[in-house]
Amino acid sequence: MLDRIAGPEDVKKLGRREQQLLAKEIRRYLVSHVSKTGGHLSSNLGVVELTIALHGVFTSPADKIIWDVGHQCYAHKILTGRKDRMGTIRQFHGLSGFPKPSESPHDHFQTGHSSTSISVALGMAKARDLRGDGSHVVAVIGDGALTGGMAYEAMNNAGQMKTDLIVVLNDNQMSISKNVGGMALYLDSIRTGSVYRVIKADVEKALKRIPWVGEKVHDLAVSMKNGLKQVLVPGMFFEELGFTYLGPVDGHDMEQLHTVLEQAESVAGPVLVHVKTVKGKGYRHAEADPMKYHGTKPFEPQSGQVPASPQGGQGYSEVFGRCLTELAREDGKVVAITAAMTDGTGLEPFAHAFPERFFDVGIAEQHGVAFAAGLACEGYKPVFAVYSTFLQRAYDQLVHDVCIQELPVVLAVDRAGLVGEDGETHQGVFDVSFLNQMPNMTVMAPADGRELEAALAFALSGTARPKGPVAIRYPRGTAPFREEVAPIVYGRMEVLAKGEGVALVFVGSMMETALELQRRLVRTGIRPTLVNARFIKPLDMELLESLCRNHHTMVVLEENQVIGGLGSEILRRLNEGGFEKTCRIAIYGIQDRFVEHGDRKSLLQLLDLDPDSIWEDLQKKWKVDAHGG
Ligand SMILES: Cc1ncc(C[n+]2csc(CCOP(=O)(O)OP(=O)(O)O)c2C)c(N)n1
Ligand SMILES: CC(=O)[C@@H](O)[C@H](O)COP(=O)(O)O
Ligand SMILES: [Mg+2]
Repeated sequence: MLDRIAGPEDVKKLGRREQQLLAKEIRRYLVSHVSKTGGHLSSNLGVVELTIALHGVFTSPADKIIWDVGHQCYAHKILTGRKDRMGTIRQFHGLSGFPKPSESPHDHFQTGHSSTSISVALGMAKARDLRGDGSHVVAVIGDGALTGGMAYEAMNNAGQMKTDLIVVLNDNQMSISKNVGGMALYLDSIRTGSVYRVIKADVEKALKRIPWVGEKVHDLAVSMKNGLKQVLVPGMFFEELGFTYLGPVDGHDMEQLHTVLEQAESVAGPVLVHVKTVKGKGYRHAEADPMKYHGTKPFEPQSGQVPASPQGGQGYSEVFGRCLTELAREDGKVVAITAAMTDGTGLEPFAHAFPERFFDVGIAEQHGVAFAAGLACEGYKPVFAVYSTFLQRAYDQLVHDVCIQELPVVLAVDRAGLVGEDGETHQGVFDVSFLNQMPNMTVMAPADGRELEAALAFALSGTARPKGPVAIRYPRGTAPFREEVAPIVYGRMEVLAKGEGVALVFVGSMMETALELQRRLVRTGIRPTLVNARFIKPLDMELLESLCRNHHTMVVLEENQVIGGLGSEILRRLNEGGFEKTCRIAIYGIQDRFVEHGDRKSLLQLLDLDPDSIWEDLQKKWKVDAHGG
């Protein structure tokens, strides 16, 4: 079947039985490829029939399918001419793991972050109305993504606009972990979609047929409709918002899917199609443990075994989760918050040990920050563990709800720096710049696992400042562990080696690169000073000024945008004191660009942030050699 599909037009040519066979083949294809490349397996397995049905009913690319988050678009890629490149998915220069308009005319919007699809689709639908063509716009959103506030803002707006818009709700009762919240409970309570509509149609028809009084009674019944609906209609919440609700239907039944999507196509105004699916469908290991294969590393397809990381050791998230759980044992005021990332942020042990002090707020980072602010106001010590990229969502809440009021919220900023295979939408390369701008914010960047533990204890001890938030940023992946780290003193950098000529100042994950540059400098006869920044804000001006007095070159290494990063801030502050005249400052970070997907090594090379590129630049541009600059 798969070989017969060059594009979505070929899907339309298939009968239902053939489409079912196609679904089977796609599943096999997905497991075979994702087991080699890694990727978002469970979510993709769950939407195979839905994707086939969408392409069977709608005409892409004239009709637009907007995938929320976009992590479930692999079958869509397979059906839209990218089947043969699936082996490259998420690899450097390969297919993206998310929809990407530069990759295909069938991808209309780039995504990666959650809960944007209804807004975007509504915008496109409005543009279609203004243009006056008859195309369809379909947003496909998961039940997890429906915990994000933007989805409600969009539905609220769509209900009023009455624009033709189809929202397909893919309800598998799972976010990455079990879905949470009142909406999840509500969706669960909706059992069948057909009863009300059948009753309504039958009753209306029958009433109208009664001579003399029929019309009047019908009108009365219509005026009572809302009352009747409250009792009988499924999806009343959506109906009240102005959507026509259709469903729920079995999202693995091709016939039901076609029927409901065709129905949706003919409904005027916004319509919500509720589809029930099974996350991980068709691959027994993923069905049994959908979370394990939500975003998986390569694995052995027969056994489902995911090999342990070759470096061994603990990941930063794991170190964080374990340490926070220990600290919470000693301090009953410590509470933990996640925005649907319990597993990714390492909070499982905490959730297990202290269920009453653990809060999964759903995919709602803005709410997560404001919720933490409320807890802090009442004397609790909230720790919000959040990926750097998702914290971007809560910029205003950080400023307005936390920083202005100097609330002691701790932000555990995970996945800070390059994250690799997820690409542009997920690289954590902005947090230093946006956190740096916020008055009252303390920003720390531990260089290893031991320092992360120390930073966390320090932040929760309340000695950072009398009050105020502390952000601790740390990268994705395995945490190195030094034998010991110097005790943390507020606002003080850690000098690892005293030298002369060149000072290497690095942020967190750039320690390895800094050590390599140190080795190379030593080989050329320079014994550099090596400094672990540790505090990005406030800056250790005393140390930085003394480095300027004793060194001709300061090299700043960071995995963040150079704009607003540590280097630019050091430069600005030293410039104020006239120090730039005595010491040149070379800044190595991410230039003003987005960073695509790929493995970390390739990305560092792409960005000229690997030791070889920095070394070459130091020699060529900065003429760093044994005789000075
Ligand atoms: C703003 C934001 N926060 C967190 C995430 C991480 N994330 C990616 S997928 C996902 C779960 C989505 O669940 P759902 O929409 O139901 O899709 P499913 O995987 O169940 O198909 C989460 C939390 C994200 N992509 N964006
Ligand atoms: C799609 C999404 O946003 C998450 O699933 C993300 O890919 C998780 O990243 P990690 O693999 O780093 O936890
Ligand atoms: Mg889901």
